[in-house]
Parts: sequence; C-alpha cells; structure tokens
Amino acid sequence: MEPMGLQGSLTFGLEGILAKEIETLIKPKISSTDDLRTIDNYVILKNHGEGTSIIKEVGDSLPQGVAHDNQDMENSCSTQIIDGDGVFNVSGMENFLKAVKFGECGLSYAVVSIMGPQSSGKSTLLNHLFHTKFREMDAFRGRSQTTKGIWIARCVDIEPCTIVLDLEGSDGRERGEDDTAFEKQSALFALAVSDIVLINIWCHDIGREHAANKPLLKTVFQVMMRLFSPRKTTLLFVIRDKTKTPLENLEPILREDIQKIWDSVRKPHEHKDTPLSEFFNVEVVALSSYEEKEEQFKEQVANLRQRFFHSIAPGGLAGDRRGVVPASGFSFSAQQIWNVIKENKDLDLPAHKVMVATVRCEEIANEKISSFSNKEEWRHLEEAVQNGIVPGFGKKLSSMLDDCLTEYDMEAIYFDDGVRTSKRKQLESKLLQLVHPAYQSMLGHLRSKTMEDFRATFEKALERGEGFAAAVHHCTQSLVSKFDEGCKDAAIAQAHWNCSKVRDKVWRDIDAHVASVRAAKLSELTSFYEEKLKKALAEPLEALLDAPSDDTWSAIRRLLVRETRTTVSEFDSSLSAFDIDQATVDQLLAKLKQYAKNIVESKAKEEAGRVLIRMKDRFSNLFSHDSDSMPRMWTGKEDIRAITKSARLASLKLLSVMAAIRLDDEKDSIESTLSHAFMDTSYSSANRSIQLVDPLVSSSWNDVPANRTLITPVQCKSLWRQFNAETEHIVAQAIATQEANKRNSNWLPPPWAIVAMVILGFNEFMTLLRNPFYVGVLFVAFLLGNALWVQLNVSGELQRGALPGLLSLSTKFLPTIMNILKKLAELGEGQRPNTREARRVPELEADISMNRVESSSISSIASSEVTSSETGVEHTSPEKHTE
Ligand SMILES: Nc1nc2c(ncn2[C@@H]2O[C@H](COP(=O)(O)OP(=O)(O)OP(=O)(O)O)[C@@H](O)[C@H]2O)c(=O)[nH]1
Repeated sequence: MEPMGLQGSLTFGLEGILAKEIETLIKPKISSTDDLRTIDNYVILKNHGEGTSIIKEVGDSLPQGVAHDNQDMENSCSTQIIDGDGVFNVSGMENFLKAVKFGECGLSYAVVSIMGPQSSGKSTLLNHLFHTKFREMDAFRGRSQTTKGIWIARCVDIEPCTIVLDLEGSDGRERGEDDTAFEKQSALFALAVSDIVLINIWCHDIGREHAANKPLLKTVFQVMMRLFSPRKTTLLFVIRDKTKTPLENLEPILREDIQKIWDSVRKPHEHKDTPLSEFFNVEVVALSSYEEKEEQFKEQVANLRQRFFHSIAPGGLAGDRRGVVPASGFSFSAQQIWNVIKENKDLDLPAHKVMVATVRCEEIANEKISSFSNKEEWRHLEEAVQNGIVPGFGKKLSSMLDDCLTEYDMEAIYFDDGVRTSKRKQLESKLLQLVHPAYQSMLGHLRSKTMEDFRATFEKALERGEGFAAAVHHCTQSLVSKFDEGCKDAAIAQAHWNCSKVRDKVWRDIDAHVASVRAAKLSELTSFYEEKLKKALAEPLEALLDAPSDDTWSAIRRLLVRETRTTVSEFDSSLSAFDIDQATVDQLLAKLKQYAKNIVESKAKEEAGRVLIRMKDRFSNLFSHDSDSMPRMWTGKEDIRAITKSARLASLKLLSVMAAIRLDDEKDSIESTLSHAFMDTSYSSANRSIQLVDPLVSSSWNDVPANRTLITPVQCKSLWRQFNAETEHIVAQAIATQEANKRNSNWLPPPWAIVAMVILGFNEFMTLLRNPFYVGVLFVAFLLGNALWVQLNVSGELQRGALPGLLSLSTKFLPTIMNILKKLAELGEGQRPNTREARRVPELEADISMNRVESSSISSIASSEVTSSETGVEHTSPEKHTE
C-alpha cells in the first residue's frame, strides 16, 4: 500500500537528478510510512535496499544534492556547506554535524580536503578512499563541472572521526588573480580548517612548465601567507594516472616543482626566508588511472586509506597539526573563517581560536543555564523553598550547581583555557544569580522561624519564672546558634555568601521583641507597684485628711516617705532581673516616687473639695460636745461665745491645713493669714474699709507656689463666708436653748408670792413651831424629802425641761423609795450583830472558867490540836482562846 501524502513529500521540490533518482530508485521501494524516520531536521528513508538516505531537509530548502549511503545515516552523508555563490549553508552544516555526532568528538577528529583541477577525479577518489558519496561526473557525459562550491561528508569507518571537504575544482584557466576569486577563497578556507589537504595532480603535469596544477599550488602558497599562524598542514599530492615512471623518479621532480613555486611566491617580510617545511608537511602518492586500471586504482586507494586511520596520532598524516578548534566549535569556526575570507581579511588563527572559544563557551554556558533552570530537581527545590525551610538546601543546590558546572567543563574542555575559565566564572555567577532568590527566601524562612521559636521559648522561660535578663540571654544564644546552623545548612558551596546581614536582622528582631516584652513587663510591674503604693497610701491618707490638724502634713510626709521607700526598694529589686541600665532604673524609680506624690496630691485635692463640709462638721462637733466628747447641755452656764470661737478656730485651722500641699516641710503663713483675716475682729473691721490691702483678695499665696495650692486665698475667703453663714443657725439655736433652760430651771415662786406666803402663813408656822411633835414630824419629813431630792437628782432632771424631768422623776420615784427603805433595813440589820456580840461576852467568860477546870483532862487532845495547827489549818481551838 502506498502511503497517502508520501508521494507529495517525495516529489515536492525535487528536481534534476535527485528527483530522477528518487523516482527511479527510492519510490518503488517504499511500501509503508514505517520506512520513513527523522533525524533532527532530515526525513530519512531507511532500508530501501541500498541503505539509508536523506530525502528531505525539513523546514529548509532542499539541499542541492543528497548522497545515498550503504551504511547507517550517522556514518556518512554529504552536504553542501558553501554554495557556488559563496553562501555558507549554516543550518546545513549544523545539521550535518549533528547527524554525524561530530560535536561529541572533542579534539579527536581530523579534517581532510581535496583540491585539484576540475574533473580530475577528486570526487571519485574521495568516494573510494573514504566511502563517501560525493557526486561524480557521469563518465559517459564527458568532462564537465559537477562539484559546485564546497561539500562536506564524513569518512566512513575511519577513526578518529574524519570529515572531508570536496572543493569545486579549479578551472585551469587561473580564473581571477585577485583574492576575491572563489578559487582562492575556497583554497584559503580549506587550508584554514583542514589538517590534511589532498592535491590532485595529473601525472603528466609533473615537470611541465605550464602544468595545470601550477596556478593551484601558487594559490595555496599565496593564501597560506594570509594565515598569521600556519597550522602545519599536510599537503598530500596525489598523482593521478601514473605512468610507468616509478614514483621514486617522479617525486623529486614534483618536489622541485613545488619548491620552485614556493620560491616564486611573494612572501611577507617575516616569512621571507621561512622554508616550505615550516608551513607544510609534503607527502606524495601516485595512483593508477581509475578509468583504465580500476582494480589497481582501488587497491592503491585501499592502501592509501590505511594512512588515514589514526591520522592525528604522532607520526600520523596529521600528527603535526596545531591550534585545533574543538569539534563542538567547528561549525561556528568554519562560518567565521569563511566570513573573514569573504571580507578579504587576513586570518589570525590564534585570535580566531579565542573568538571561537569565547562564542562557543558562551553558548555552552547559556545552554547549561537554560538546562539548569528547566531541570525538574531545581524547579522542585525552588517551589519547596517558597513554602518553607528545605532541610539540606545548601547541599542539594551545591550538588546541582556542581553538576551543571561539570557538564560545562566537559563540553568546553577543549576550548582555550583562559576563555573557558572566564566563561565558567560567568556561568557560575549567572547560576548563583539565578539561585540567589531561593537562597534569600531560605534565609527569610530561617529568620522568621528563629523569631517564632524565640517568641515561644522566651514566653515559656518567663512563664517558668526565669529572670527576664537570664531568659533573654539563654533564648537568644540558643536560637541564634540554631539560626547559624540553619545558615550553614543553607550555604551554597560555590557562593560563599555571607548571611551576616540576615543574622544582624535576626538580632534586631530579637532585640525589638525583647524591648517590647520588656516594656510590657515593666509597665505591668510599674502598675503593680503603683497599685500597691496606692493601696498603702490611700486609706491612711484618707484617715489623716479626714481630721486635719497641725500635724497632718508632717504625718503625711512620714507616711509618704515610709511607703515610698518600701515600695521603691521592692520595685528596685524586681527591676534588677531586667538587666536594664541604671539611668532607666532611676527614671522608673523616680516615676514611682512621683506617682506616690501624685496620689497624695490628688487625694488632698479631693479632700480640699470637701473642706466646707469638713469645717462645718468640725464646728458642729466641737460646738455640740464638751472636752470629754459629751454632748453639751445648754443650761446657761456655758460660754457660747467662747465655745463658738474655739470651734471656729478649729475649723479655720482645718481650712488652713487643707489650703496647700505641704510635702516639702516648708513653713508658710497661710494659717496666720487666715486667722488674722477671719478671727482677728479688729483687723477684719479695720480692713473692711481698706479692701485694697486685704491679703485674701488674691488667687495665690505669697509663699506657696501655684502647683501646691489647693485652695486660693480668695476661695478661702468665700468658703469662710459660706461656713459662717451655714453655722450661724447652730449658734443661734444653742443660745435659744440656753435661754429656755435658764427659764425652766428657775422653780422658786416670785418674791411677792414668798412675802405673801410669809405674812399669810405666819400663824400656822408659829403653831408648828410651838408643837414639838409637829417639829419632830417636820424634821423626819425634811430628812426624807432631802434624801429623796438627792437620790432622785430632782434639780438635774428638771434642768432637761419640766416635762421630761417630771416623767423621769416619776419613773425613778418608786425604785428610789424602795432603795431608801432597803438601805434603812440594812442599816437596822447591821446593828443587830453587835447586840449578839455583847450577849456572847459573859457566855465566853463562863466557858473560859469551865475550860480551866478540864484543862488537864484534855491536855492530850490539845497536843493533837497543836499538831494540826502546825499543818497550817486556821481555826479557833479552845486552847488558843485559853492562851
Ligand atoms: N583519466 C582518469 N579519469 C578519471 C579518473 N578518476 C575518475 N575519472 C573520470 O573523471 C571524470 C570526472 O570525475 P569526477 O570524480 O567527477 O571529477 P571531479 O574532479 O570531482 O570533477 P569536478 O568536481 O567537476 O571538479 C569522470 O568521468 C571520471 O570517470 C582517473 O583516475 N583517471
């Protein structure tokens, strides 16, 4: 089955012999598309009976010729690299080199080229010598030019890899004497790139004055002078159609011809005396005619072929070659050489070599960068490092970079040392530039992880109760050393990057965090001690300011100093755990001290706002109670004026105490000013008329600064006025009560009633006086009445008022009567024992006389009684009484 579309691809663009060949040779042999495959840009027809063939170059114009090969495609294929118009086929050249895997050869390759007159059997020789398939002229068509431009092919089965250039034949008419002639350009090109140059000459031309090969040789030698540094090329003269004259005879003649041509060539000054051997190794070989003695020809060619094996080894055909361009740079080198030749410039091969090395190393380096960035392993690593810390980051990346650099080294190994090294450095730096963001993100992760860990560890350490400074030190040390380890792990061997900047940032982060925690803790601590101080001061202060006196401010000062000292000392010792500088400590302590003062001041201000109530309370208290804190009874004996004055004085003192804050123990004249103004009546009245000199008409005290003033003079004045107004009614009430009591306590009838009673009751009075019984009864009644008066405290009770006095007396009357009767009864009882005692005296005397009689009989009992008395038992024994 003939594949659809294949027909088109085979015939498309094919022309001339090629089309004919395909039509006749290939097409009939294609049975399936399986016969087609591609190598790089070539469509290959395989296994069609005569080997493998390139049938089309994909995406490029069809080459002008395609060779058929009996071997595998990789072994040989021919390509036109420079066409007849001198255009370099760049893609053709590169595709060819790729197809024959030339780039992998390093320096282990040889380049052979062939020059010679047109139709002198060059292609025939190459095809037999190297098993290439250059197009040969059809012998039956006659001699005409078949090879146009320069063709390239790989010599089959020759090691090392040898490629051969087939040059367009010289036309024998010395076309173009100038350097721009294609013949000279191609000869220079062949000399510049080849290690061995075959020069085809007809045997019959040897020794002839006008031989066809003479212009060619002249050209070769002339252009050789344009190479600054010759490559020591081997010129292998191939004598074609040798006659019966032996080579031994021909060779000297030929060498003589060559020498003559060499001598005749105009040389630059520096090469004036340079021998031919300095530039060339001249070898000569003779071959029989291919047309007439084909077998001999083949045999001789086969022998010659042997000389191309290992031609670059010392002693080989190209053993002396110099300045070889590495195979991977060959294509570029050839292109550049051709460009220089086309521009008609001299060829500086060493400089050219450096240039090739520069370009090729650059290309290799770029390839390596691009292959590195597309590498799966690198992509994974780059992605992973975006998300977090990658353990072994440095090691992995270093190894990847190392691999990349090693690949570069391997590919660029044959290029100029200096160039290679400098390009390697560039490659390394570009690679490092490429991986630097990943390294930075790795450090970034390390930094944030370190900070995260530090926060957690530090918090735990503080929770455990570790001292602040100690916790900071230990956590910082451990985490910074962890960070350092992380940096070491992330370090890229090729980079020698310094992570000290990030390390500094970590330190700064830690410092900032520590500072913020320290500030929070200090604020907590300060609040704690402030609260403590507040608690310690508030209640005593309230108590002190509740009852202001002369001693109030000194007591407050003592309280303030004591509590401040205690709290500040505790605060100071707590601060020592924070390891902060002394200036800050002093500042904090000063702040706490100031806070204590502020508490006092604010409390004092608060109390100063209530001063009027306090003054009134104090006045009311002092006015209504006596010195024993007993409520006053306004009986009439009290000096209300004096009491009022004293109470006002006390209230005035309270006002003067509360008028200013006195924490500095400085004396002031507030009290004297106030008492002078309010209590000194003469002063007050005098000044009422001279308002201008009133010291209280001012918003500040003379000797007290404004910040310590709680109540200004003018406020004092207003307060005092209000105080007087609001306490006046108390005094008035007291005076009224006193008057009322005075009236109530006067119980005697008026004098006129007493006189009337005396006059009218004189007779009854006299009657009573004349009757002794009445006198006795009256006396007893007086005594009883007097006792009752005293017991009932009638006068005292009545002082409280008539009705309450009578009520009180009525309740006390009966118990008092009972009390009096009881006392009288007890009095009676108390006199009775004396009577009994009197009666007991004669009885005792009788007993004593009786006891004297019985004394002897009871002496024994007495002794026992004495014993008992010695034991300390107190009693009244008969013997004691006897004694
Ligand atoms: N007399 C003689 N003719 C030969 C020899 N080898 C080849 N030929 C013939 O010379 C003719 C030209 O052969 P090619 O190999 O095409 O010659 P060429 O030098 O490559 O030709 P151009 O590429 O056109 O310069 C052909 O007809 C060959 O048969 C030889 O050794 N002696």
